[in-house]
Amino acid sequence: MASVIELVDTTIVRGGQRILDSVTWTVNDDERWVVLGANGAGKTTVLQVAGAQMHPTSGIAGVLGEVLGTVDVFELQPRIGHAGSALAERVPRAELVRDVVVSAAYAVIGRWREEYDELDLERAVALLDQVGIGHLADRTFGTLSEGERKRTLIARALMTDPELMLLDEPAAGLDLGAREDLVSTLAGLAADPAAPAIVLVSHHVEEIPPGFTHVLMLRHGRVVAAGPIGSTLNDDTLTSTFETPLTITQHSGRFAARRAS
Ligand SMILES: Nc1ncnc2c1ncn2[C@@H]1O[C@H](COP(=O)(O)OP(=O)(O)OP(=O)(O)O)[C@@H](O)[C@H]1O
Repeated sequence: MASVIELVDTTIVRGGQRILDSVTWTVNDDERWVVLGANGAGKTTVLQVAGAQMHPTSGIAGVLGEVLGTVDVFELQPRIGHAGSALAERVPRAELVRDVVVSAAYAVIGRWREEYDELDLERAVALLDQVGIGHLADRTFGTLSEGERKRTLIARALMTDPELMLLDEPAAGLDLGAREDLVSTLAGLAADPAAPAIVLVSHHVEEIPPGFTHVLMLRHGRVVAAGPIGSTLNDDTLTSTFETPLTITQHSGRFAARRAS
C-alpha cells in the first residue's frame, strides 16, 4: 500500500480568502474516496491540488510520490485520469466515441491522425465495454446522452492506465436512470482490484457508489471529518458539513439523506 495523495497542512489563498485551510489528507492506492461538501466548500480546489493543477500557498502537497513545487507537473499529470464537465465541453461533437477514448493515449482531444495503433483501439473499445457503452463506440460524441458522455469520459480517463482517477461531480445533471447507471458503473470500477485509486467529488450521498471506502467532508475549506465511510459518515458529520440538520440512512450499500425532523 502506497500513498497517492498526501496533503499536510495544505492551504490555498485566493482573493485574500483561505479557500483550503490547513487540509491534511492521505489517500492510499487501494482506496476509493468521496469528497462531500456544500457549494463553495473547496471540493474542486482539493481535486485541483490532487491533480497537480494547483500548488498550495502553504503546507505540503504530495501527489504520486512527488512533492508539488519540486517536480515537473507535465510529467506528473499524464499519470492522473480526469473526468469532469470541463473536459466534456472541449470534445468535438463530431468525434467518434472510440476516438474520444483512444486519443487519450496520445494526450490530445480530437482525432489528429488517421491511424491509431490497433492495440490502442482494442483497449479503447474494451474500456467502453467496461463502462457499459461498448455498443456506442462508432457513434459520434455529439449524439450521446449526458450519461453516455460521462461514461465515455470515464473510459477516456482510464485509457492511459492512470495511478489516480479524479471524478468531479460525474452524476451532475443526470436523470435518475442515468445516475443509477453511472453509480453501477462506478461501483464496478471500485470493485476492480486493477482500478486506480479513485477520488469522486459530490454534493449528494445518494451518488456514493457501493464499494467506495472513504469519505472526506469539507466545510469552508476545512476538513470536518475524513476516514472510512462506515465510521465517518453519520448524522453529526453530515449536519456539520452542510450546516443544516440532516439524518442519513444506509441500505444495501447505498446512502440517503434528508432533513432531520
Ligand atoms: N480564483 C479565486 N479567487 C477567489 N475565490 C476563489 C477562486 N477560486 C475559487 N474561489 C472560491 O473558493 C471557494 C471554493 O471553491 P470550489 O470551487 O473549490 O468549491 P466547491 O466545493 O467545488 O463548490 P461547488 O460545489 O459549488 O462546485 C468558493 O467560495 C470559490 O468562490
